Amino acid sequence: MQRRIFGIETEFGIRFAPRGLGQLSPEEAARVLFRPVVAWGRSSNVFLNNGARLYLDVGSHPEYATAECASLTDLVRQDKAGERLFEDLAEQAEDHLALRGTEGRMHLFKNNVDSAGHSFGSHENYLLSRRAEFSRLVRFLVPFLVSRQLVVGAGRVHPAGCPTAEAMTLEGGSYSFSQRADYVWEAASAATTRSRPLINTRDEPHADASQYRRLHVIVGDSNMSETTLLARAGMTDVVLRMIEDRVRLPDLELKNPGMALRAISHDSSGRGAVELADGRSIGALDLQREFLASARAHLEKEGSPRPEMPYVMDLWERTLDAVESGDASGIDTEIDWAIKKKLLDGAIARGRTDFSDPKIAQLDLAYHDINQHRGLFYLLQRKGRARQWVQESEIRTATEQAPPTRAALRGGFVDAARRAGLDHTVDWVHLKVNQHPGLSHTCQDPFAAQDPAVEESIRQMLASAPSVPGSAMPPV
Ligand SMILES: Nc1ncnc2c1ncn2[C@@H]1O[C@H](COP(=O)(O)OP(=O)(O)OP(=O)(O)O)[C@@H](O)[C@H]1O
Ligand SMILES: [Mg+2]
Repeated sequence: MQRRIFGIETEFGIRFAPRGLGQLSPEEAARVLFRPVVAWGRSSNVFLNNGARLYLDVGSHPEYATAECASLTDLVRQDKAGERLFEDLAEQAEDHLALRGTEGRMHLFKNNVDSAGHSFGSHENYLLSRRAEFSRLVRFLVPFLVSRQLVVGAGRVHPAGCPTAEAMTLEGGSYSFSQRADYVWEAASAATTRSRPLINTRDEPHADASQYRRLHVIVGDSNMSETTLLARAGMTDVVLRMIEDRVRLPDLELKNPGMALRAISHDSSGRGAVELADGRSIGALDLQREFLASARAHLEKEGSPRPEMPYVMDLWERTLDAVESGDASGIDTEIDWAIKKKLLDGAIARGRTDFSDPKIAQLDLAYHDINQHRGLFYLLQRKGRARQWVQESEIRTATEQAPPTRAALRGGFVDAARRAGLDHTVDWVHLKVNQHPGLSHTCQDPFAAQDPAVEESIRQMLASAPSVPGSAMPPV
């Protein structure tokens, strides 16, 4: 499929650090964070004017699911917009608590492991053609997903060393490519909690099921770096395209994907061998080189409609070269694990310490703090040590404006219904004004940014709206 819809769901870690007394559990902190959302949308599960979904499930991981994006750059904009919305909400939560006598800082972390060792996700959604045979797709995709962490992992400090039994290093601590790798156990499953798969096979296309399928990849790390996120979705897009186009790919089925994922994450050389189902073994770098070479050949032959692709392919290759040579200087402003490792290596050298030092683990966490004044990723970005792909103004625009897909219809609909004071219920496919069946619509085509019937409903609602402008977002 040449065209594709992309979406990313990010769960955030939350911690309130009071200046004095007034400790809040993560659940309590999350509830304070969502107060303006609930006041605005009368629910902790709302769709916004930019087409995205803000969501607080039971538990303590606020979630932002981007609107459907048809371009990689839109995906970066919309993903970063989610950070900015939560940053604004965190500031409001601090103000709310301070007015009630509890001063402190509301930290939101875009990472994947909390201090108790629980993992939370960053889920990627890719629209697929229903024609692609799903079991074949999974078979070819899994080895790619297992090894792509060399390029797009977010990096993680292990103060007690590598947690896998065979390679336990008790002294000095260690650093792995991925945050999520230690928590994922099998290739594909319909359950996301118990069995911990790389791919969730639940079949919910959020689109015309006779034409499309939605691939739900749940193995990835959240990315702070815009360019790493771009590479993550771009590389996966081209590999999916090859599988959909039935390109002959080498058979690299892994004997045990979960074990391979962990082994690769903890092997900075990229050379340690993992076992294939047919009895051969192969290193992670070689696995990735196979996919890179096939992708290059395919793009040379077929071309790509994506302007980002030359950069994605170049970054993919440079990152594999960096792992191979052990010299990350060519990628350490563009790839999360390398940007963060440079920061940590500097702190380790200055403090004459190592990865077992709790201060280094603290720096790891602070890298993922989404507050632009306090988070270490943003400090590095200001110093030019983390490359930007989009302008801050584009991200701000994306907090209010949907990308040109079905999300634009949803955004316009939600905005108009709110302005008109009409009770409405919305999901990825359905737009409904409660008690007004004539104003309800089903949008099965995720690419369609226009629909005369929806636009007519929006006009009608706006015509009946009082002239006071509604607020697009939970008030910021
Ligand atoms: N047809 C589609 N193809 C690909 N992605 C889609 C499609 N429709 C919606 N999406 C994206 O899928 C994501 C859905 O997020 P959501 O959190 O609602 O996931 P879910 O898996 O349906 O539900 P939950 O997280 O509640 O289990 C969003 O990022 C959205 O943009
Ligand atoms: Mg979700």
